Amino acid sequence: MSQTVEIQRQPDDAAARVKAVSAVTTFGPEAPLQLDCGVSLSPFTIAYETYGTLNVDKSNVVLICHALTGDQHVASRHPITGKPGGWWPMMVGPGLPIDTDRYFVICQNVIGGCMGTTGPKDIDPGTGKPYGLSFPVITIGDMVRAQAMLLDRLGIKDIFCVIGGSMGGMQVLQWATAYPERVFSAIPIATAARHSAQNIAFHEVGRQAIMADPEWHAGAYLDGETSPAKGLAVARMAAHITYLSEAALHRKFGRNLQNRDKVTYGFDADFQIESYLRYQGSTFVDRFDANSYLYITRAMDYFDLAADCGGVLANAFKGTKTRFCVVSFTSDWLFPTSDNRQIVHALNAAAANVSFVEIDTDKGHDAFLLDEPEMFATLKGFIGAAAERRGLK
Ligand SMILES: CC(=O)SCCNC(=O)CCNC(=O)[C@H](O)C(C)(C)COP(=O)(O)OP(=O)(O)OC[C@H]1O[C@@H](n2cnc3c(N)ncnc32)[C@H](O)[C@@H]1OP(=O)(O)O
Ligand SMILES: N[C@@H](CCO)C(=O)O
Repeated sequence: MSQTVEIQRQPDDAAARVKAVSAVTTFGPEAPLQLDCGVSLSPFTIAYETYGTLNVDKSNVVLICHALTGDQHVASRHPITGKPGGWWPMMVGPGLPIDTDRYFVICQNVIGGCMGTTGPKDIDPGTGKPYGLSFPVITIGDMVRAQAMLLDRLGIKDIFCVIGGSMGGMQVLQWATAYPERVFSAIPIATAARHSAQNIAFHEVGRQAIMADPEWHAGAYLDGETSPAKGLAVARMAAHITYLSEAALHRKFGRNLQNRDKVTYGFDADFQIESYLRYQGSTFVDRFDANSYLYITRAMDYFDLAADCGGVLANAFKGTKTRFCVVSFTSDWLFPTSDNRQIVHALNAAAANVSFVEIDTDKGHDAFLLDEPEMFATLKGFIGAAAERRGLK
């Protein structure tokens, strides 16, 4: 039996600029999720948050797609870390580029995730135990199909704007090509139409770190209440380096020592950068599930938008009426400008309506999460102009 439960209203949070409504929707046996791997997933649950007010004709929906380790708490206090304001506090709120006085914002935790949407840590109704590695392998297409089912459930046909960075950008591209008639405007940020060999390689390093942890137990760690925290932390440490840039590492840390005057001739965290990475790894394991990390990185690896279109990316966008704004960052070496430009070239070849901006910054890939005034100004302008075209008040 399918049902939707609004589970909480965001408590007063001085740092939150807008009230969030958190909800979970469960899809029963009558509405299975048909996965690309051939499995029908049922039942399954989607956890999501909304901000702002849906207008009468349901034409003001902004769908925000999160990145690899993000979640639905885009502009609200994180329930595990307690960090206020969400992961995109400068983007979402009253008067901000995604203006919650004007738009109805939806952000869903992806399928395979660990923040309320069904994923490998949840109970498999067939066995009564956590899925672990018996959870089916999921794709970006599956994530978007699940999101579309939620929008259908909410009676929302059209999306005014779909936006996201990194893996969120992959979902944006998937939305615009799988459901072109539903997407008025699309903003893929710091992303690619297919995952590069280098990026698959980094993901494989992370996965091997998790699997090498003796506490991983072939993915069944929840049965024994163990946790491959060390492996997951190493995976995050390696990945975190890729989210920054050499210039940013140099600017923030250089070769500075951590709370000491000289090196110790040992393997303690002598350097600030070591201490910083250890901190990033150890805090990450508190908020993320190791098996979810395996599944979601795999989904990114499999992403190749042109593959089903004879290898020609432009074919994926044939006939599109969606307005695109593609954003990249000069110092992003994970999803470099060249990857983003390929999307723009394909859109041009399909005679699509597309704008492109490369933001000059030394902050690397995760610049999209940080204070980048040029990005905010560009997106405020683009989204505002699209809203006028759409006739939104
Ligand atoms: C789109 C999505 O879905 S987002 C998903 C979830 N969010 C993320 O993945 C964000 C992950 N990335 C980060 O947090 C990053 O740090 C970045 C790349 C965004 C950079 O953010 P910045 O604001 O520049 O923060 P910075 O990288 O300096 O890290 C600050 C933290 O490191 C800690 N830190 C800084 N130096 C050191 C050090 N020498 N030793 C130990 N810890 C240190 C700070 O105390 C601070 O801790 P806090 O986060 O608990 O306050
Ligand atoms: N740092 C972000 C973006 C990575 O692509 C995350 O962990 O989701």
